[in-house]
Amino acid sequence: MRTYNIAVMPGDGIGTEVISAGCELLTAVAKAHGFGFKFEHFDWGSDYYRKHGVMMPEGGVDRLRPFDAIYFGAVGDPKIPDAVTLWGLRLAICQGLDQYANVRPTRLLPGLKGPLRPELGAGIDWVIVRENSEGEYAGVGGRAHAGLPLEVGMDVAVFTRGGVERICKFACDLARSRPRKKLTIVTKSNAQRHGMVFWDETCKRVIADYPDLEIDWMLVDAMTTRMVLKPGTIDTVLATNLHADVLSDLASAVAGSLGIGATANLDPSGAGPSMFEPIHGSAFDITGKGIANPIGSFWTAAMMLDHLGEPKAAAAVMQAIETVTRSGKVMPPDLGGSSGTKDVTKAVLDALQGALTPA
Ligand SMILES: NC(=O)c1ccc[n+]([C@@H]2O[C@H](COP(=O)([O-])OP(=O)(O)OC[C@H]3O[C@@H](n4cnc5c(N)ncnc54)[C@H](O)[C@@H]3O)[C@@H](O)[C@H]2O)c1
Ligand SMILES: O=C(O)C[C@@H](O)C(=O)O
Ligand SMILES: [K+]
Ligand SMILES: [Mn+2]
Repeated sequence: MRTYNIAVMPGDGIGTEVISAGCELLTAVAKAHGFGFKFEHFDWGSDYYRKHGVMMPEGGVDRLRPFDAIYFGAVGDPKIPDAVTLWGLRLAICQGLDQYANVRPTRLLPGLKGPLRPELGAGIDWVIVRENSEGEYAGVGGRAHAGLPLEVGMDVAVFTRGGVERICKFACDLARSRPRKKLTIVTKSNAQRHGMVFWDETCKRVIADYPDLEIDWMLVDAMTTRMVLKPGTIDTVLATNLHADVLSDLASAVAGSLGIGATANLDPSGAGPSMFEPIHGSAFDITGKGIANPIGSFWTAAMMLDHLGEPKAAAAVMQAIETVTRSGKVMPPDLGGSSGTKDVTKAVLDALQGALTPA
């Protein structure tokens, strides 16, 4: 039997709640489609940090290399600085494994209304490509004059020719694979006259090889308004690490909730494993209440199945999610209902079984 080795890392807060739901779903769909998963559980995260003083052990990234994929929850703890937790785990893994392409699809799922007027909401069918290895997240910078009135803090955004070229090629190929063959490149080169101008110049060279694509450019501030006011004019979007981080939370919100957004952190070279996670964080405000929406982690599971070469299983998961959202009977609080994580999970599992039963 085909068996995939998955590193499961729930992390912190609601990460643990939605990833255990996601593993249940993955187990069920694999069984139905004649393959298997071998899950190895990693307890790295903020509790690990409290015990060991680090978010993951030394050599942690290398321990992840042999896996077929990583299924990740979220990281972040109210008692530990966010920069320690994020850099100690998520960024250490994404950057350490050179998962340079972060892919974030957004669509208005059937039955969901979202905050936009129906004729606008219906136009949401986007994929945001986030540069995931450098830019504003390069980690270059520092502090000086500690504690003095002169104190300074700096983060330097780093754009390399190789880094921009590879993500732009990736976004162009993705746009080409979608029916509308449309790409929007987001920038801020009016204000950031070095790195962002270089981003534009480098992207311009890459897109010359894609004459079949319809390409436009947007300044990031104006992009937020286009997402809200003219969502149907957008298809594939390329943006820097930070710009895409912000735009993708907005994308999830206009599609209904941060609880449904899915992410793939891909190493397109295939040299190492890719990592799949819902886009949301550890959500301190709802941790432990049993109400976290697991749909983002299910959609993420579908992305992982596609990546592993199991498109039928991936489609079955999406179909099950859509059966549940379409019926609207079992909805979590962030989507206007009152069902908990377990109820939503059960509803999706039931829909999965139903979808598998021959008519
Ligand atoms: N990739 C990651 O691991 C990741 C992503 C984002 C934030 N974070 C971290 O998470 C912590 C909290 O950050 P934040 O509050 O800005 O973002 P968040 O995504 O954790 O939460 C923002 C809001 O969305 C709600 N929400 C998020 N996911 C939900 C779900 N599945 N179901 C229902 N509601 C949901 C939360 O309750 C909260 O009100 C911070 O430490 C931050 O650094 C980590
Ligand atoms: O910016 C980050 O990487 C953390 C989080 O906001 C995310 O989107 O994964
Ligand atoms: K996450
Ligand atoms: Mn984010």
